[in-house]
This record gives sequence, C-alpha cells and structure tokens, in this order.
Amino acid sequence: MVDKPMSIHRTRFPFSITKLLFWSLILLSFIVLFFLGSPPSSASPSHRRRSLRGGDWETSVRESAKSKSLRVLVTGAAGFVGTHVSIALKRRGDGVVGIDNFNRYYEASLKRARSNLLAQHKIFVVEGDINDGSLLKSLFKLGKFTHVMHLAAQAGVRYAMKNPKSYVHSNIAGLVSVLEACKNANPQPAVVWASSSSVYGLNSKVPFSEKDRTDRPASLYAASKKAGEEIAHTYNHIYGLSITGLRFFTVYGPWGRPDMAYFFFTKDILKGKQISVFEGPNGRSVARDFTYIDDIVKGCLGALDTANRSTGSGPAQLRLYNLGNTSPVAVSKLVRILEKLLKVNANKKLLPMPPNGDVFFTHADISLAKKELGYNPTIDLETGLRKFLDWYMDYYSSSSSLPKRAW
Ligand SMILES: O=C(O)[C@H]1O[C@H](OP(=O)(O)OP(=O)(O)OC[C@H]2O[C@@H](n3ccc(=O)[nH]c3=O)[C@H](O)[C@@H]2O)[C@H](O)[C@@H](O)[C@@H]1O
Repeated sequence: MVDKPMSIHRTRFPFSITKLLFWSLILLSFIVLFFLGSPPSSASPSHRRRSLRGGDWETSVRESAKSKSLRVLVTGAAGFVGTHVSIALKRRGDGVVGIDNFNRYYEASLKRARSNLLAQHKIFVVEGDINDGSLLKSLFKLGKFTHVMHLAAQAGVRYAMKNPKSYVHSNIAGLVSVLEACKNANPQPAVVWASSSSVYGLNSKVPFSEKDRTDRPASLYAASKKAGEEIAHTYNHIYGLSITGLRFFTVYGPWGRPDMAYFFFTKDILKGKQISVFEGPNGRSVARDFTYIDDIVKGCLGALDTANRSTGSGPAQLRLYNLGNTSPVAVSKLVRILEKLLKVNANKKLLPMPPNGDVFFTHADISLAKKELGYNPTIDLETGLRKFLDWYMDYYSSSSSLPKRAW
C-alpha cells in the first residue's frame, strides 16, 4: 500500500520533466527562429516593428529623401496642408519624407487616402508621432534633411474645449520634440512651421499685421500656437536654428479638413440638415480671410526657398509671416456661394456666436510675405470653393456613406 503511491510518483515525475523539456525546446526554437528571421537593424524595438510592418523602412526613407536640391521632412504629411506641400515639393524635384501619426481627430480614411496619393507620388510617409524622439533621431540620421516643414498639429479652434490636452501634446510638446531633433541633427535643418491667424485673438486693428499684438488669444488652440512662436524664439536664440513661422488664415480646398465649416456645411446642406451660422453682436456678420490651398502652398515653398541655413549657435534667421488672402468674406456669404454652386437652399439657423474660442473676423496684411517670399494669392473664395466641390463630389461619390463628424 505504501509502495504503490511511490511507484506512481516515480513514473509521473520523469514524465513531467520530459514534457517540460519538450515544450521549453519548442518555445526556444520559436524565439531563435523569430530573431534570425528579423532584418538586421540598428534601430530601437519600436523602429524594428515599423520595418517589419513597412518593409525595408530605412531604404524607403533614404530613397524618398534623395535629391540634388532640398531634402525636406514634412511632419503631418497626411494632413490637408502637408499632403499638398509634399506633392508640390516632390513635383519640382525635392526629396520628401513624411511623418504622420494618423490620429482619429477626423475620419482616418481621408488621411489614408491622402497617404495613398503621396505614395503614388513616391513620397514615403512614416507612421509615427513627433513626440517619439528616438524615431525622429533615426529619421534625421537617414534623411540628412536640409529643411523641415513642420505641419503636424492639433488643429481646430472649438475642439480645444473638448480635448485641451491634445493641444499641449501636439502643439507644444510635439513642437519641442521636433526642435530638439533639429538642433541635434547633422546637418541642422532650417525649419518652417505652421502658426495660425488665431494668434491675433482679440486684436481689432485691421488688417492684421505681424507687428500687431498677439498676447490676447481667444482659445487654447490660439494660445498653443502663440506658445509655439515663443518656443521658436528660444531655439533660434540658443541653438542658432533658422526658423520661419507662417500664420495661415482659414485654409480651404480639395482634400481639406472635415472639421472646418466650409466642409461640414457642404455635407449638411447636401443632406438637408440644419447648419448653424454664427453672428456677431447686433447681427453683425462673422468673417474670415479664407485662403485657398494652392496659394498657401506657394507661400510655404517661398518660405523654404528663402530660408537661410541654421548656424548651430549664434545669430540665425527668425521670421514670421501672415499667409492670408487679404479679402475677408462673411460666413453668411460663404453659405450663399455654397448654395449657388450646389444648387440647394441651405436649412440655416442664425445664432449668436457661442463662447467657443472663435473670433469675429480675420483679415491678413500680407505685404511682408509679398515682399520677402514672393507670396501672391490669386484665388477668390467662389473659384476655390468650386474646385473644392469638384473634389468633394468625386471623392465621396465612390463611398456609400458621407463623412461623419468625430468632434
Ligand atoms: O486660420 C486659422 O488660424 C484657423 O482657421 C480655421 O479656423 P476657423 O477660421 O475658425 O475656421 P472654421 O472652423 O472653418 O470656421 C469658419 C467660420 O465659420 C464659423 N462657424 C463655424 C462653425 C459653425 O457651426 N458655424 C459657423 O458659423 C466660425 O465661427 C468661423 O467664423 C482652422 O480650423 C484652424 O485650424 C486654423 O488655425
């Protein structure tokens, strides 16, 4: 009786050891096979994952950056302005590498579609966040960028009340991360980046000049862009980075942003849904200096082409320009143009502007950009909206459902 259980133990014990050894060997061989199968890479584990997903990542970056003229890293390349600027640069023979985190602020499918368009133009876009310092370091090492067009940002004025931290993450921490990478890079690139007309905030002197006050932002978005301008000053002052800030004025056009009024007004008018048109005090109209994307692209290229080299330390170029259209249009007029072009009457509701961070009007003085960048906007709102609607109809006709608002 005593021997029996012992004999059972004796037979069970070696069996468990064998089983354990067997499964350990299987596991070990899987691990060995996995590492032997991975392409050699000096990058960190997160970059290795990227190369596994995106093929030969490093070669793609090198190829995409190759150029005899500018070699440009475009942040926010799958964004509205980023896509247009990247294509324009590539078309004229510059090397372009994009980076974009494809966040879900608005329909991700639109960002993917823009990215496919970039791929057709042989522009490689790395999927990653500008806050990932080690990724930026690898990118600079591979791309040897002469210029950075920094367009990645959390956009939108009203959304800042919903998700304030996203503005700190992208527009402040993200900008610092990009400038840190630029300052450490060899060669040190010249930086051109997107500020915003919103920095003029409660300024009432028109047209808005670069010399005007910008210390009264009306939204956290505006405050984050104003902070960016101050941060740019610091990096220029200490590290000799050549930095140019561009204050964009309500940019619109094909491949635009669905969170912007002209875009979702179009969608809602076509659906017969009511739109809210904001008014100023005493029924005064709210107006914007709407600027067509092709004009903005020319301004961006002008800024890149006139940028001096970074100096590493000591004095370097620090510039700020308004890029607007310099002919403000009332939002009620924007709606009338859309009604005319769409041949549909909008179901509109006039509302006093809520305290949402919006300002009553914007109007750019563009004389400085004209003089120094050769900037010369030519597209009026109706012409630009016609081009936008052509794209919109074409883009969404192939899709069964119209875009959804995610904000
Ligand atoms: O130029 C800029 O600085 C800014 O331009 C736009 O901001 P915004 O001019 O407010 O553009 P929209 O959000 O498209 O609004 C356009 C106008 O429509 C009005 N609006 C908006 C929404 C709405 O439901 N009804 C309405 O009348 C707004 O008050 C505003 O006057 C962009 O969204 C910002 O990212 C950019 O930085």
